[in-house]
Amino acid sequence: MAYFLITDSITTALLILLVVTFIYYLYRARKNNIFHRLRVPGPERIPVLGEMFHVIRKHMTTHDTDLVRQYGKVVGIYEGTAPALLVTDLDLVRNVLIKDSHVFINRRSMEGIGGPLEHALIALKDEEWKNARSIVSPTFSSAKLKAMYTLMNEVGDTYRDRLLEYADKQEIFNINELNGQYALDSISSCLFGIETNSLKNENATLIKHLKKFFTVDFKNIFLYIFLISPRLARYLGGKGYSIFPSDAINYVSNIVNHVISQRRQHLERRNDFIQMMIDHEEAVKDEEGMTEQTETKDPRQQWGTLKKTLNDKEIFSQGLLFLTAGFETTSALLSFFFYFMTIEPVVQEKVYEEIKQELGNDEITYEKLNRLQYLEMAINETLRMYPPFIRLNRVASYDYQLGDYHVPKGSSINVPVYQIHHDPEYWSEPEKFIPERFSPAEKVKRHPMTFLPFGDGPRNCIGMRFALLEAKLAIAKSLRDVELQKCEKTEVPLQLGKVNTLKAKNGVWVRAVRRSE
Ligand code: HEM
Repeated sequence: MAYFLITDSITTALLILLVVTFIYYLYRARKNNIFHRLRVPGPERIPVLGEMFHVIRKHMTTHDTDLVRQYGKVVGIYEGTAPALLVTDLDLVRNVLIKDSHVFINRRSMEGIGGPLEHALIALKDEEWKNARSIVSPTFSSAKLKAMYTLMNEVGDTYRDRLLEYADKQEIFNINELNGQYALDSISSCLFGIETNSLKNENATLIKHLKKFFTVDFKNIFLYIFLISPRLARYLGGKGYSIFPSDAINYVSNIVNHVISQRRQHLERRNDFIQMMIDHEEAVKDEEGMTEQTETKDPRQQWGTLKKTLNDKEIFSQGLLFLTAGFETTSALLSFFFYFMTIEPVVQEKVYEEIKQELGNDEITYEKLNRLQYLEMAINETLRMYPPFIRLNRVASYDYQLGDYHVPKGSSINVPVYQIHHDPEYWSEPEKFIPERFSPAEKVKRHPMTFLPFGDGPRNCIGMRFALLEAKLAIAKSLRDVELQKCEKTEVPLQLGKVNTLKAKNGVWVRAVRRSE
């Protein structure tokens, strides 16, 4: 009896201690709000979860709009345990992204992610990032995109054929699924050097493994660590832990390593990213050979300490990033675009008329696609309404004066793109789909920071031109042959999923009807 009384008292005491410690921790966390000291307005700090508490409760888009409405154009928030500023003053945004980009060269996202993305642009910092970006950037020049166009065109044909099949079967379908397959096939063929052919229902195992890289798995404990404590995520990343499952890493890296080895031995050639990196490496080696021979004539002609080529691991890392960064974004853009075409049939007709007028029934070439001005306006309006990335992020490498506020080194700055794109101060009737906002005459009237679907400055989206080409090709090929219509399952307005990349929660259901001619 005495024994039970003692253990009971110990348990009760421990419980009380636990509750008191927890309350003390809550109190400390609330008091320990860096923004009180910096005099930045913002909501009370929520311990551990920070603003994730509100993001889970309501959508991040609504949360950002509420924050700006309540606290103004510079707001202090906590992303988990890490303080960050939410900035919507357009001049300050321009300073962060462009004018003072040397201070904000790094991004918080993907820090400490480890695994196969360790060498990818998204995870690299400072000089390492600059170096890798300068090696990879030429892949997205007009000449290189043109070279990839044949590969992209083949995937575009399969996409159109799938739409025609649905039209002939008179079946309603979720176009989001088709767009995912199109983006996956196109990026893996042009940028990753492998053919997934998911539009043709091939390579199920490869696709299953690839999807593990870009599907948010809420059972993944590392995901929460990454969101709540970047410091811990960085530590675990350094210890070899990764957000990605090892079976997927092994399966996909074996395939890509095989492709790289084939190319190095000149057993195969294709106009894709891997080939470009290998051609570039061979050109650098030739050039270095020439430099060595002429070195005695002009000793100032040194290469410096910068790396000029990527090794196999780095090629794999960049290719995998292109896939993860480009898959959901491009497929979301296409799905949102077709959603608007079904609910705005007048706009769809205008897009169709332009395609007919500019392309007729001819082969759709790279040059002809670039002539479709109205289509470009409608794509931009889609990206304004639904920018796939809701926020941009930068980290200050030095102490910085942001307008009236002192920003300590290491602070995170977030730019809420969705909020800016829907701010009635910059866009009249922001909830209406009006492509004409993007006519050249209207565009020059606006502050350049009012439209940021691909970010801006030196760390903007490297795949922007690739993504736009991919989207225009799929749209021109399909809308020339089919009309997309609203069906009984089309959700109006669309419900948005609650993860970081904006997408339609329940898909975009449509009906395809063959155009008669
Ligand atoms: C509609 C499609 C796409 C959208 C809306 C989009 C948007 C973005 C945005 C907003 C960023 C951050 C920019 C910043 O912080 O200023 C970004 C970065 C990036 N995107 Fe895209 N993206 C798209 C497609 C692609 C594609 C197809 C690729 C493949 C090549 C790609 C590769 C990347 C990479 C590698 C980065 C990181 C760049 C760096 O850190 O240097 N994106 N993208």
